[in-house]
Amino acid sequence: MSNPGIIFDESMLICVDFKEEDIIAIADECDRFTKIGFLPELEAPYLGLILHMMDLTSLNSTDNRSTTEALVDKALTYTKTTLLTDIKQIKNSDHLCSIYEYFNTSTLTPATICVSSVRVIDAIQRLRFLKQTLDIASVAGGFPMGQVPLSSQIAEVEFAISHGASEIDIVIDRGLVIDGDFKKLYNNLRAIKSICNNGEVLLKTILSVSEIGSYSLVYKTAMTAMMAGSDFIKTSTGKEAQNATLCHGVVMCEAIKTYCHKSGYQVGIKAAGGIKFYEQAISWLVLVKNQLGNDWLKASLFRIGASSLLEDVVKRLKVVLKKFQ
Ligand SMILES: O=C[C@H](O)COP(=O)(O)O
Repeated sequence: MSNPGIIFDESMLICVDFKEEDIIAIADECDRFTKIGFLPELEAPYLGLILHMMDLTSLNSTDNRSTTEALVDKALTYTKTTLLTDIKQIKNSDHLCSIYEYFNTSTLTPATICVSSVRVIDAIQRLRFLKQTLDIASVAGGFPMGQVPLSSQIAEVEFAISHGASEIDIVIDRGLVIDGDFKKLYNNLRAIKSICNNGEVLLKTILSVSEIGSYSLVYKTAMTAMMAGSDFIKTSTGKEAQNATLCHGVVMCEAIKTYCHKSGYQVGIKAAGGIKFYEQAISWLVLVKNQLGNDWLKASLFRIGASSLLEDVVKRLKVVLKKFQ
């Protein structure tokens, strides 16, 4: 269900004084779990979930029609062609059932492909040509800096939706956060939410956490984005000098929990930027599971945005699935 947002309430920005050592302890615990390793019965579905929750991304200045077509083709076929043989070789029928639950043909594609607004049409045309469907997410709002007028942000979001994007990953003007102008940030995001087809188009707001600075500013930005109606809060553009850490994730989860408690709406979390290895993805999954609960372990509430993670997850899955053969 889409988050409709609530009226701006400054008191919702008040947050606890986040203690670095507490946050690090929570994040370290997630990493520790991942390092210890999981039984294959658990690791296989976790990796399957990661595939299913992935926004397979290409956001390069050199992207063009053919690279976008290749991205669509990869999303539709890479996992299937690489893994189906391994799945079919599983001998134990109990395992086969549980594995198929996670690896049926519909979950062998990522949640979306994520591209720039001008590339959405290329992806849609390729899907039409192939007679296939796949959700398309578009970054927008002057990605990655967000230093454009609101009218330009709105025009770009309308452009992406009119070409077929069903999800918008919007960047924010980080200057507003640094200036403490959360009301203006709220109004800007509210204006963008209002053109998301009554919640039919998912709004994912990119916080760029490493540029914002303190944990309390991350919390306030997350809360503002959710009050304005964001369906997801997303860590990073992938273009910042530093990517998001699990510690930033802890603070975002805190904000999501509080918003859910006060408003009754569940908002999703998207980790993105520099996630290239399956261990990193599993650590984020464990964080979300521990902090928000199993409810969040689905594509409607958890995403990992990554340009170079798919191969590593599939490679690891081939190793894990062998244990069932
Ligand atoms: O939204 C997704 C990010 O831009 C992906 O970043 P990445 O290229 O570091 O995986």
